Amino acid sequence: MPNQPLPSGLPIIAARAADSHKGTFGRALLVGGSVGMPGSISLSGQACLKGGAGLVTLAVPDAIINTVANFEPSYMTWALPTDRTGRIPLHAKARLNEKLHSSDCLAIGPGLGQTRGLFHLVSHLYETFSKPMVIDADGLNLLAQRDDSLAGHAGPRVVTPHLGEFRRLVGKPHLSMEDARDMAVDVAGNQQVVVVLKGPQTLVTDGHRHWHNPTGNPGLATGGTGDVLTGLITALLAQSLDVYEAALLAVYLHGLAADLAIRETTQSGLTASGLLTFLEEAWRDYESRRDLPST
Ligand SMILES: NC(=O)C1=CN([C@@H]2O[C@H](COP(=O)(O)OP(=O)(O)OC[C@H]3O[C@@H](n4cnc5c(N)ncnc54)[C@H](O)[C@@H]3O)[C@@H](O)[C@H]2O)[C@@H](O)CC1
Ligand SMILES: Nc1ncnc2c1ncn2[C@@H]1O[C@H](COP(=O)(O)OP(=O)(O)O)[C@@H](O)[C@H]1O
Ligand SMILES: [Mg+2]
Repeated sequence: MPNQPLPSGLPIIAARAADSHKGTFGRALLVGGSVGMPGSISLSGQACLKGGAGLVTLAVPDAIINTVANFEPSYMTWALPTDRTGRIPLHAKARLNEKLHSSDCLAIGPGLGQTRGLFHLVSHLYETFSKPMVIDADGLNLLAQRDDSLAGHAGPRVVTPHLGEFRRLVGKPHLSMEDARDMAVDVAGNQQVVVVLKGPQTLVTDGHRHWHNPTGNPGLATGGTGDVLTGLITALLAQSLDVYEAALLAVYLHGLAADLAIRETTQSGLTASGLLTFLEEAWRDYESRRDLPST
């Protein structure tokens, strides 16, 4: 990989200016987690930091906040109430709003769980938050329960379904990956969202453009690697890339980290937390190649 130009079409992030500070790289807010799933939102938060966001805050149910905080000292936490099922209740909206005002972008979904209250909360955020937003995992499963799953959003949106989640979003339980790829382009164009259809050669599309990702390997087929991707996309949104560019570069770096990881470990041995440690190598590879002429 080193000394080969980056693939054409890949967004270029300039080197950091000498006078830059954490505010330069944006404030990201990530909402998720529930009792039994504190790890997923932490993986997203750690990936968001390693993706270069300036300030990262995780809004999680107060029942798991100490666990989440203990995973990583570099992000902040924001306590939301916990309902009887261990999840975020609808009345967390007011507390969340306090934080939304000072956030440049939002991610919601990893480890969230699904309840009626969360359906209304996710729908509300999707329909009212005017800045860039990533919706993943249970956030997608909840949007899938709306009459028109992806309609009526208030700002730039990235949705990151795997095939199972995409089938739910479009209400077609038996859709093949091939047909899902065609449909993802249509859905993205019609609903004016960026769709990241995850799997081997993840598809990124805004309906007009599309990218088949060349990086990644089956070592990624392990719980939590999608949560890492969500954090990485959010980091690039915090750094002001547009939704298509952020999704594309994040998917590329995520797969590249996995490719670099399996040189030192194995596909079977790769874990989501192990993947995090290779994001730095992926950035190093990207930075060493970005000034070469593109193919
Ligand atoms: N450490 C953690 O706390 C983790 C929490 N997770 C959370 O667990 C919740 C459920 O996520 P899941 O993705 O497991 O839920 P899903 O209900 O979407 O996936 C469940 C099943 O769908 C099928 N499936 C998954 N990927 C597929 C694909 N690409 N093509 C076809 N079928 C596929 C598989 O049989 C899988 O077991 C989410 O909130 C998620 O964030 C997961 O991210 C795993 C790690
Ligand atoms: N066989 C594979 N080849 C390449 N990438 C894969 C493969 N299987 C899974 N992935 C990648 O791993 C990630 C899995 O995401 P997801 O299913 O949401 O996991 P989780 O919800 O457990 O975090 C996606 O980025 C997907 O593209
Ligand atoms: Mg997932």
